[in-house]
Amino acid sequence: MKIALIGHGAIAGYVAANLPANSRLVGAICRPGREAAARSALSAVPALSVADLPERPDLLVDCAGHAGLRAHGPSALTAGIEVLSVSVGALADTGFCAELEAAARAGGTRLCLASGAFGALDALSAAAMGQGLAVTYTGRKPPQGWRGSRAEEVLDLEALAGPVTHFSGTAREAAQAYPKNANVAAAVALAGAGLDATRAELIADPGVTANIHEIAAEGSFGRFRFQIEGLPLPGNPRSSALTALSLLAALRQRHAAIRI
Ligand SMILES: NC(=O)C1=CN([C@@H]2O[C@H](COP(=O)(O)OP(=O)(O)OC[C@H]3O[C@@H](n4cnc5c(N)ncnc54)[C@H](O)[C@@H]3O)[C@@H](O)[C@H]2O)C=CC1
Ligand SMILES: O=C([O-])CC(=O)C(=O)O
Repeated sequence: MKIALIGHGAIAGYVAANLPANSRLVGAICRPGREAAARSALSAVPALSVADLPERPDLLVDCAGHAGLRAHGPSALTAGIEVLSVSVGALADTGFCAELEAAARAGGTRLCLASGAFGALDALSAAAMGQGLAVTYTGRKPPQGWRGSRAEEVLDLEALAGPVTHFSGTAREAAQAYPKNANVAAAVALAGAGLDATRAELIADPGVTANIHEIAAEGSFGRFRFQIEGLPLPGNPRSSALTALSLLAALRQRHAAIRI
């Protein structure tokens, strides 16, 4: 399987270093001027677009975040190249979501969304087939996990004495306001009750060292709670290691004769 990546950061680095044996990296799409950085981070041929890749990939894996999916997702899909993405929150923009869907249909392929830093999405999808599903998502990270996010505009991350909720609203609002931190909120919402009906709370907590994601779901199926304490990737305290592992799991599943 020929794989190309978008991005050369913490998630891309982990994926590139741990590709399954049946896969080969054909290139990595980066921003203009970042070619040398991409080459040295991934030992991959850098490219500025899907068309610029040295070989046509079977799968384009977006590890770059919302901007990367925006820039390269539609062209890959239109060209019939399947895309696997961690940038789930980008679909909170209804216009962009429609563009991706139209591109996938035009190319006869699909966009797959990684389960990312969270899980239990299968149970949420099943629960959504019943009635009255209500879901609340809470994302809790140590202060350094919120650096570079809108949290910095409302609180002094260095001076927190205890946990502070810096966002409360819908999953759609969270995904759009926190593109680097609330992809899990979007994934939970897309799998379950929807982007506008899923409640999201984001908390900076100096008392934790892990990225803690939790949902409480209730409906005609019954109820469940699910929590993950995810350790961050060494290269980026914002991103949980499970995100990179979820991409590797999706690669393995892609050719499995029996899928779970
Ligand atoms: N679905 C999920 O559960 C999760 C999703 N994420 C998403 O993954 C993104 C990447 O995470 P990390 O690897 O930790 O971040 P990072 O900051 O280490 O790496 C991001 C990489 O993407 C590149 N990039 C940015 N814009 C680009 C563009 N337009 N074209 C090509 N490359 C571009 C950067 O140069 C950098 O190499 C996050 O910003 C977040 O949106 C992160 C964690 C969990
Ligand atoms: O990696 C994490 O823990 C979650 C995250 O950043 C996101 O949801 O975008």
